[in-house]
Amino acid sequence: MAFFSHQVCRGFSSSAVRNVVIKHVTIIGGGQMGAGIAQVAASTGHSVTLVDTNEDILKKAVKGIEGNLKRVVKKKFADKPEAGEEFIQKALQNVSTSTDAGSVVRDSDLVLEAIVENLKIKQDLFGGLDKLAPAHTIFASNTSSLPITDIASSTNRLDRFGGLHFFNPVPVMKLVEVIATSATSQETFDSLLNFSKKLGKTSVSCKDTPGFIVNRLLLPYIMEVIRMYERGDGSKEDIDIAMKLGCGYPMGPFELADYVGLDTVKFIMDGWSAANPDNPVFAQSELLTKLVAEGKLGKKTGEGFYKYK
Ligand SMILES: C[C@H](O)CC(=O)SCCNC(=O)CCNC(=O)[C@H](O)C(C)(C)COP(=O)(O)OP(=O)(O)OC[C@H]1O[C@@H](n2cnc3c(N)ncnc32)[C@H](O)[C@@H]1OP(=O)(O)O
Ligand SMILES: NC(=O)c1ccc[n+]([C@@H]2O[C@H](COP(=O)([O-])OP(=O)(O)OC[C@H]3O[C@@H](n4cnc5c(N)ncnc54)[C@H](O)[C@@H]3O)[C@@H](O)[C@H]2O)c1
Repeated sequence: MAFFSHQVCRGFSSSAVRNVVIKHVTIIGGGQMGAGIAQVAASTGHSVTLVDTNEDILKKAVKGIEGNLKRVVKKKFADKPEAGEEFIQKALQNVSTSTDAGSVVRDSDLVLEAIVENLKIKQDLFGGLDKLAPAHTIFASNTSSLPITDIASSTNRLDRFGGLHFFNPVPVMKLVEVIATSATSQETFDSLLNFSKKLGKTSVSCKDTPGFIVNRLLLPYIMEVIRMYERGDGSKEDIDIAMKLGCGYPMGPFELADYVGLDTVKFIMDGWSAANPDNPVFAQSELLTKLVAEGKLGKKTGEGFYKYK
């Protein structure tokens, strides 16, 4: 249960809202990230509603969650298949789906957005939901690169708005970046930290700076690698092998870019290069632009730098 019941909370001013214990979560966007976050939240006892634009995407997301739960169980319950099956069923029972975010946020302690990396679309979403969600509900974005302050500006709950940046694949990656803007209340920040902890993640606290910690370092690396390949300084296969064996990274940079999604990589870099046109670190890549224009978005579409079919 939330710290305050929804009915009580609705009539309260924001200043009366204290630490919200997050139990009911609405996750908007059932793609790679939203489905992964839903899986982890549901397996740690939260009730989750996953929202996307159509039923087919939601069906695919739930099927993916079921498949990935089986991978978790194989390891976690290796000698106890019955307990493993129970774990899967319990987690799945905690997940429901909807194509109507407006109707489901009324029961949410947290609305976490993982939709396309586009400021206007995220602002429109949160601006609309702000009028429908109870006063105590915390809003958070999983954005990779957009200022949380700008996304939150479409709402009237600046004190109850923060960033929760997960990493792909969510069930495996142990980190969550928790982002507070200058307006995020301490209570909201603490609730987001506690939620991350309940999911079994390690959190780091981030300022609302572009790319927070990880992506501000990771994206320039990926872009420099693409430029290196464009210059003909190495094949993508050799560059990937070099970074895996030379640095001990689990994936080479081209494999990783395909895994993240080339559209997401491009959305991030488009925003940063527009804001910093003179900074060569954020310069555009012709090859990346071409692949995205061709719909070669990486693993999720079957082809990016590499082919996956
Ligand atoms: C851009 C954004 O804003 C920020 C980002 O997210 S940046 C991206 C960050 N992510 C990374 O850097 C990922 C780097 N890659 C990796 O860590 C690894 O390659 C990987 C975990 C993805 C896959 O590992 P790999 O050993 O190649 O494959 P695989 O054997 O299939 O998986 C390893 C384990 O993870 C499990 N696993 C992988 N994906 C999973 C999923 N989606 N759900 C549950 N379990 C999963 C597997 O079952 C396996 O478990 P086991 O060790 O018990 O057998
Ligand atoms: N891919 C990554 O490695 C990664 C890691 C961390 C954060 N992120 C961020 O997470 C967000 C989602 O990334 P992803 O990789 O899951 O993308 P994705 O393309 O796999 O999924 C996005 C989903 O959002 C849905 N969607 C779009 N607009 C919507 C709307 N208005 N209402 C409901 N659903 C909507 C789409 O139908 C799609 O299913 C982005 O902001 C991205 O920057 C991505």
